[in-house]
Amino acid sequence: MAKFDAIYCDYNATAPLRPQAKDAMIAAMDIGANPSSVHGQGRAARACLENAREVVAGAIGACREDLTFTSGGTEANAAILNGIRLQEPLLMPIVCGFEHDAVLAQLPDAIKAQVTPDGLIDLEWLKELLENWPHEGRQPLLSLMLANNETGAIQPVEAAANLIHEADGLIHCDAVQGVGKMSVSVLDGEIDYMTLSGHKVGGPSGIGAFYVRAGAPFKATLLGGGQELGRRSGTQNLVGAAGFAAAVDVSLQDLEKFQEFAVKRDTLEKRLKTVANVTVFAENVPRLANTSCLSVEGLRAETQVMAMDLAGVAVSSGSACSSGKVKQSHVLASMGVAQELSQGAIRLSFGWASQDTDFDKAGDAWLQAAQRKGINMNIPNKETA
Ligand SMILES: Cc1ncc(COP(=O)(O)O)c(C=O)c1O
Repeated sequence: MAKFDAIYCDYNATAPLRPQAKDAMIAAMDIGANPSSVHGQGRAARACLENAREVVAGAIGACREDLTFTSGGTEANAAILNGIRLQEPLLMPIVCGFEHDAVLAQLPDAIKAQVTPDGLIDLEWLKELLENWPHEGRQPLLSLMLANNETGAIQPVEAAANLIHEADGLIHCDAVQGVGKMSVSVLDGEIDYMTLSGHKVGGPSGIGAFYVRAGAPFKATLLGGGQELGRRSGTQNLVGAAGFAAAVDVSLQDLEKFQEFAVKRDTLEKRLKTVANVTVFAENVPRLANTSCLSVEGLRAETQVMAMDLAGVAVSSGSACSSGKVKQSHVLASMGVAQELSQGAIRLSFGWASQDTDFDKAGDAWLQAAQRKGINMNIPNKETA
C-alpha cells in the first residue's frame, strides 16, 4: 500500500485500503452496470452487491435484508436517528457527550447521560433514570457507541441494551469503531439499530451501512428511486460495497491478531510514563487493542502532532474527523478532563499494516518532541524503559 514512508498511527481516522478490498473493487468496477437493471450485466451487479451485503451483515450477526448501504457512517447515523423519530416523534433520546458529532448533531434535544471519569456511560445513572422516567408517555431511545474513536473505550452496550429494553425503549449503536477491531453482534443485547463504516476497517471511504432490526420503527429520509428496499434511495455504490465487504471479511480473519496490539500498545504507554507525567485516558476500562489516547501537561497536542509528523510518524490530536481543526476534545470534556490536560491529548491508533517496530518508532518520536519542549529530562534507552 505505502505511498508514504511515514509510520502511520492514525487507523481510527481512516485505515489504509487493504489489498483485498482494492482487488474486490477493481473486479466490481469491471461489472460496470446498475444493480437495478434487469439485463445480465445488471444481474451480475446485483449479485455482487447482495454478496457484499451478506458478508457485512454476517459480520454483525444480522440478516442480509436488514442491512442498508449508505455513503458512510455519518449518513447511516443521520438516516437512523432521523428515520426513527420521523416514525416515532415522541421518542425521548439519551446520549453521552462522548458520542461522535455525527450522532450528537442529530439529537440536540437529547438527555445527556452521565459519563464516568474513564469515559463509559454510567449504568447506575441510566438504571436510575429509567426507573424514575420523567417523560411520561415518551419512549426512551438510547444512542450508545460501541467503542470511542478517541479513547478506544468500549461501552457496556449489551448491559445498556438490557436496561433500555426492560424500560420498553430502543437502542442504537454506532459501531463504526468496533467492527474489525472486536467481535460485534446485534444479537448481544438485541440491538435495534447499528451503524457501520467502510474506511475504518480498511475498506474505501464513502461507503457505510445501517442495520434496522426487523419490525423496529424506521422511516426513510432519503427518498427517490426506492433502492435498498426503499430505506435509502440512490444508485448503490457497488464498488464501495464490494471493497467494504472484502475488508470486513479479512478483518474478521485477523481479529485475534488484532488483539495482540494491546500488549505492544501497553508497553509503549509504559515506556512514555516512565519518563514523563503522562496520563493515558480510559486506561482502566475495556479498550480497543489498537488505541492509545494520552496527554502530558505543558505540551500542546498540535506541537506533538507536528513534531511527530516531522519525525515521520502520523498521529492525530482529538478527533481527526473534524480534520485539521484544533478544537478541544468534546470526548475528554465529557469525562471531566481538565482543559490543560485535554489540550495536550494525542491519539495513536494502529491497524492491519502496523509493524512491531512502529510502536518503538512512535515512542521515540514522542519522547524527542517532549524532550525538546523540556518535558522529558532523560530518555532511557528502550531496554531499560
Ligand atoms: C464513532 C464514529 N461514528 C461515525 C463516524 C463517521 O463515519 P464516516 O467517516 O464514515 O462518515 C466516525 C468517523 O470517524 C466515527 O469514528
